[in-house]
Amino acid sequence: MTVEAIFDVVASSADDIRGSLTGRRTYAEEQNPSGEQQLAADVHADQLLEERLLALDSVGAYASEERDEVITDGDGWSVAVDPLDGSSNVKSNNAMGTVLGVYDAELPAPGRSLIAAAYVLYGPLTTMMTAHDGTVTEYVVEDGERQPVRENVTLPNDPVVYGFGGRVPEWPDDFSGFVSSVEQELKLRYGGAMIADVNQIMTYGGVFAYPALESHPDGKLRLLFEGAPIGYIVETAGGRSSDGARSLLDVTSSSLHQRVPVHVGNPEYITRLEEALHDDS
Ligand SMILES: O=P(O)(O)OC[C@H]1O[C@](O)(COP(=O)(O)O)[C@@H](O)[C@@H]1O
Ligand SMILES: [Mg+2]
Ligand SMILES: [Mg+2]
Repeated sequence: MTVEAIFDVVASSADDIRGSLTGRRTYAEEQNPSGEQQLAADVHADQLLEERLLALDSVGAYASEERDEVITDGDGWSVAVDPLDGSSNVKSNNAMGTVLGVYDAELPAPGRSLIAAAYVLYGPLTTMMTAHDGTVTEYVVEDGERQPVRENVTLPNDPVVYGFGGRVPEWPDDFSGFVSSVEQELKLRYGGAMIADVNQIMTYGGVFAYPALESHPDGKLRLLFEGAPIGYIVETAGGRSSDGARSLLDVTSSSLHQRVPVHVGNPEYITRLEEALHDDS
């Protein structure tokens, strides 16, 4: 029973997911449980990963952003997947990802029960970042195989970039104040796919956020499929994650599709962010 077998399945599915995008850039009939319209590409990637991950003895449950309920199949870890992250980018042919968390618990579960997490980035190259046993590794994925290109990945000490989601007028004032200071120091990089935007931080250092919005106090991203796995990866790489007050791994998980404000990056930026959000003076 190894986590590496799960990573292998995801790597070997990456080419299939990427290859299936042609012809699947249209909307499907259904909405996902978060009320967003699904693309045919979302539905296809979800079905493919469900079949292949549940076929592993080590995986006893599969949950995804694209389906209402957890699918169970015997004993084993629970894998929570965002099959295509940033899928609105498929229409404009920009970067997207796949992200997953491996929980040693029944879902919904807190991020502290994660034993591993990973993402695939469909960019000019297909790359994969895995976090497990206190180590983050970056791979290039070709022909279904992953070859390591960076071992023991840590966030660079000299941060360079930032990317923040949501409409600017919707940002709460205290978050806008934080942004004003960040803008003086870092360069903007925002592409509308969390995985691609976080990978900028993993490569150059800095801070990514999809914050609480005036109209959506819990933000947009989902805790089990996006927030906790990405928090686990960034924290394993020496960074910090926060919902504004605590690590994303410490957020209470009460429902499968719950949303959470997401802030990840170099520790000094997340500390500054938390101070800005809790400064009542
Ligand atoms: O279009 P917006 O509001 O900037 O939202 C972008 C965010 O939404 C997402 O696309 C949500 O993920 P899905 O595409 O998996 O629903 C994130 O990847 C991204 O950070
Ligand atoms: Mg997503
Ligand atoms: Mg998605």
